[in-house]
Amino acid sequence: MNEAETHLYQREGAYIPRVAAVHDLCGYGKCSLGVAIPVLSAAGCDVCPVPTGLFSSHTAFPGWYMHDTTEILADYLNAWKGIGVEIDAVYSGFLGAPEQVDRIRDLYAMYPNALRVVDPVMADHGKVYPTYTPELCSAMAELACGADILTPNLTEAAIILGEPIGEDWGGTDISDEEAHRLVDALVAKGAKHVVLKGIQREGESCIRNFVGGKDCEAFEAHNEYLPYMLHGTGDLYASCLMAAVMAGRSLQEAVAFAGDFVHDAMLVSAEQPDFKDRGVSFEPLLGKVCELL
Ligand SMILES: Nc1ncnc2c1ncn2[C@@H]1O[C@H](COP(=O)(O)OP(=O)(O)O)[C@@H](O)[C@H]1O
Ligand SMILES: Cc1ncc(COP(=O)(O)O)c(C=O)c1O
Repeated sequence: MNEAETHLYQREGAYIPRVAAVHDLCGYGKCSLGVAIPVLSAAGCDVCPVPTGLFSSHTAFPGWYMHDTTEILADYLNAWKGIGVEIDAVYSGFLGAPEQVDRIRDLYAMYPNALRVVDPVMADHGKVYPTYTPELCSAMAELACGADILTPNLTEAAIILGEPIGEDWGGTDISDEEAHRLVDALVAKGAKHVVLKGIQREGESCIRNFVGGKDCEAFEAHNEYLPYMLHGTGDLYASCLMAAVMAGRSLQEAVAFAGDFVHDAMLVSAEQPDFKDRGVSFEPLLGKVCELL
């Protein structure tokens, strides 16, 4: 083991860790729980879903239907308390309402030793997602500051830090110094480790992910940039990162694994019909996740 690498979860023998996955469920368009459940299961985790909403499809399709589950979540989690469910990690992503952040805090209180992984899904390329109100963005920003591992893209990092987005957003072409500044600023706000996603420099044909944080050697991994975008790749990235961490890999290894896996899944996706709409396809690659163990 490289001393400079950061391990946040020690996998013990045959033990199957249990992960509470707090994400939405999408009927069509692979993303969120549809990604987290298979990926983490392939990494030998027992995934316990906490659905934040039920969607007919991801929100890039016109005419999606959403059922907000906020009302049921307190009873849902209380019932877990009643039967003594044990949880080793809380992994949250897409949320439906600011009150859902309170339910995630309830989970933190119920499982104070669980690893806290926050994918602060809110926005991309300078734009906030259509279901995210300003109240939900500020609640998500607060949650982000309590994460053991925080995985923002650059727009989400700006929102959490209260820096401008929209017309004034700086884009994905950021220097190493700027990546360090953003990570340091997020750590100063309370996040322990930060994986900054999707750095793309002008004139380069690669996409970079950068990790840094508390007692963590800064590390950057890069992959070939593919000239299309798919929905669900952010969820797939965070789920693969989490899968590798829960398999006992270092954060640095996890950052590299997740970038490689998403790249390969994007190639698999491009061979499918309607590939730009269907969400990311990765099913034939799940064996690579099993190999983490
Ligand atoms: N076009 C692409 N080519 C190669 N890798 C990509 C591409 N788009 C996304 N990825 C990989 O997936 C990660 C997550 O990206 P993205 O889906 O844009 O996240 P988010 O939805 O959170 O903004 C990136 O940091 C990168 O590793
Ligand atoms: C309902 C829903 N969940 C999750 C996501 C997150 O997708 P991504 O992984 O591309 O950030 C989206 C984005 O379209 C969505 O519409």
